[in-house]
Amino acid sequence: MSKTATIPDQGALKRIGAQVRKRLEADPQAYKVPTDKAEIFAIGDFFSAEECQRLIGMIDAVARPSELHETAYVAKFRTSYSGNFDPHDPFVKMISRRIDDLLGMSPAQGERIQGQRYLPGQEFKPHNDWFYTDQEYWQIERKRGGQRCWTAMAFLNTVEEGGHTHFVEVGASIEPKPGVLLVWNNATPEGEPNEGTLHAGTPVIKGSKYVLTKWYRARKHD
Ligand SMILES: O=C(O)CCC(=O)C(=O)O
Ligand SMILES: [Fe+2]
Repeated sequence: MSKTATIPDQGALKRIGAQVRKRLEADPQAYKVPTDKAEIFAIGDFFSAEECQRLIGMIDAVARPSELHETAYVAKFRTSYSGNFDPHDPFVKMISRRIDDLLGMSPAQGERIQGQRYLPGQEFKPHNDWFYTDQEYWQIERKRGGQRCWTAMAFLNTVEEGGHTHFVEVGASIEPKPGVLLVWNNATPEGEPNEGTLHAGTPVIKGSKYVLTKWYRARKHD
């Protein structure tokens, strides 16, 4: 068997990578982080101050300790509180659509938007958002949309100290600024999971940190 045949969803990851890259590179609002290790873009003022406030309130309503509803795999890395937004809520739908439109992604490929709140001492240790296809959980994920292609993550507030998003391999540490949306390709241009996307939510030292995350799949996600 050839090497490429063993990488799940490689063709789709390569195609989606190229489409989204083209769209973002043509978008004057999207700033590309200068690195050749990963495709990371930042969009300032993607959400208004009012939208950020409303989203923060929604996170406070849904956030629970991660380990209550997540796999042990994720719980090991994350000490923040998290929860999924109601996908039928009209405000959530509007927010979701805006992110879909920015990337040109089909809503069918998006996972539910997840909110997270970090208090002092809480963090998300270095991890990749793409799935490890040699792990048991992959047998479930491959049947419900497959590999993750792009991640969209928004900062909703200013953190007094700490709580950066640190791309470890790239060497970029991004300070939370309310309304800023970060988007990155979890795959390489060749459609392979990109080790260069390794990232962490560094510990909050002072204050609190609120973010939302939307992950997209290579195929339709149910
Ligand atoms: O909170 C952060 O800065 C990172 C969050 C993250 O990595 C994720 O939600 O996948
Ligand atoms: Fe992540």
